[in-house]
Amino acid sequence: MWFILFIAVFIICIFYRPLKFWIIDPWLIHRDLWAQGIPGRHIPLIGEIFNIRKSIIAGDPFAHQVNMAKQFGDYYHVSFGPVARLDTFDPALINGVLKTNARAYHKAYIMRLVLGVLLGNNNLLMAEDEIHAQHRRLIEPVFQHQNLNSMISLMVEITLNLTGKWSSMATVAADQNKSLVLDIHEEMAKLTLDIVTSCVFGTEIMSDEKMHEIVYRTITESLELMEKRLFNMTAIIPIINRLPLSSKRRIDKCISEGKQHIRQIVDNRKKGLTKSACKGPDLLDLLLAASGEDKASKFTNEEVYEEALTFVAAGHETTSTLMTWTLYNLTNNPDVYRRLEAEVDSVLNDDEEITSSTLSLLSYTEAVLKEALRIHQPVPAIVRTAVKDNTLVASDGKQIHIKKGTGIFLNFYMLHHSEKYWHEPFKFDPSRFDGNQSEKLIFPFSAGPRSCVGKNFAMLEAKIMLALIIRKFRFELEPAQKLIPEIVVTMRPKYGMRMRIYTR
Ligand code: HEM
Repeated sequence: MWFILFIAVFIICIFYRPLKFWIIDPWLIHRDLWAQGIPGRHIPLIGEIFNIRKSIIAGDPFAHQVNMAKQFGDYYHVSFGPVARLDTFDPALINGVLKTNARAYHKAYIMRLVLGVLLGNNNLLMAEDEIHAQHRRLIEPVFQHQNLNSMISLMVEITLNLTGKWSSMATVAADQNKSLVLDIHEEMAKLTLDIVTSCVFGTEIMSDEKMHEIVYRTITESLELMEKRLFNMTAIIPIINRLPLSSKRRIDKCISEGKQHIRQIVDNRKKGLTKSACKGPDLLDLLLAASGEDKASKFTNEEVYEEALTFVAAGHETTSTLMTWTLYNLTNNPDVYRRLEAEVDSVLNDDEEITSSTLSLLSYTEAVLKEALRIHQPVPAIVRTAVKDNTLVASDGKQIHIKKGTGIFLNFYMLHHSEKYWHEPFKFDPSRFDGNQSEKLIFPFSAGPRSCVGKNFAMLEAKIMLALIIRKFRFELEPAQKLIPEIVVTMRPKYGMRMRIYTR
């Protein structure tokens, strides 16, 4: 009798946690939402994974969500694998999660699995609750306009290096009766990585080729490998994600090598061996100024290092996808393109230094970027998990009680393309942003206490890059290429984007 009881308890102990994770918890969440009259469906264990995969294979990653919205409306419950969640593009619910009830939500566990490996868990992007609030208080002033304005000349210089290189390549191509064709996404990725690393780490990173190569490899290669592991599920399945598979070993090697070099950059700066390449302090100087021994109000050395790496990782791919899709939309909208060229030509002057006042005159350029952020937002959705029971109120007045453990998928893409909120949502029309468009309907940088801290940096950098590039070159999309959006944290063209580039 005792033996049987022991075996029964043993079996329950072994199977309880997986059973709870895969079956019981999702079922309880679905049941709860159903009972409140929320539409949706529950496919146990696999959830919508095969349906989402079908849309991805068909080259339209949003097709499944469009179908679900047609069937169920602006909010509904589904599962992603075993995880039960509420999917929504209702602006009131999005604002509820990001602003009103922000304290009741954490980032989804999956984000920790992907980005936490590279960045650690005590930086602004990954930390939660008090640690996050403390870091945010220290970092927000770093991105003030006054600090960013002293980075303008460096951003201009790096962009002009690239346009100079393209000019030479275009001349060589013209000599051979060819035109210059480049993968614009790859070019923008290199440019934004150069800008953000120089604004964070200063001159040292650009002048030391070995260091440059290693830091770049750490960020690009480890993120690529982690994305692959996410896609083939090896990063998600417990135990498997700890096995020393070759992808895991490569990531670990890449990260430890990169960390060593970045620590050295930080140490050299602290000893005064290197300096900012900007007119004023760079982001590393500003982080170090906010660091010291007083734990409550200052950063430790390790935190400075983690935050610096976070700025580079969070700031490069997002801004490069914005640039790529902006150029794509311009090539498809000749009227907008001509108006942008006219503005840039009238404002920029080769003999005058570009300052914040020059940039403030580029209002149509800014509207073009904002419209690109609406129609092809680099981060099309984010996922949160409720860490407390809480109540959200939808736009139709419905109160939804969210139980602790429920996932919430905030689908910005669907909101930005909803006919309910936007006139002709698929039309690229920057004039939408000529006036004061309500911020409540647009979330390219998220919102609330966890909104993008680098937003002003990104907009400044993008404005400079776009204006300087448009002033020198004209772009045409290469015909007959596969242009398929792929979403892995950011939304980028899966096979790159080839463009023909002509000197103006
Ligand atoms: C077009 C460019 C960019 C876009 C679209 C973008 C978008 C976003 C979004 C949607 C979030 C919220 C993520 C979440 O809550 O899960 C975020 C957070 C963040 N971004 Fe950006 N970002 C951009 C550029 C940058 C740049 C240039 C930097 C730094 C130099 C940066 C640093 C950060 C950081 C540190 C956070 C975490 C903030 C927090 O949790 O308090 N981003 N960004």
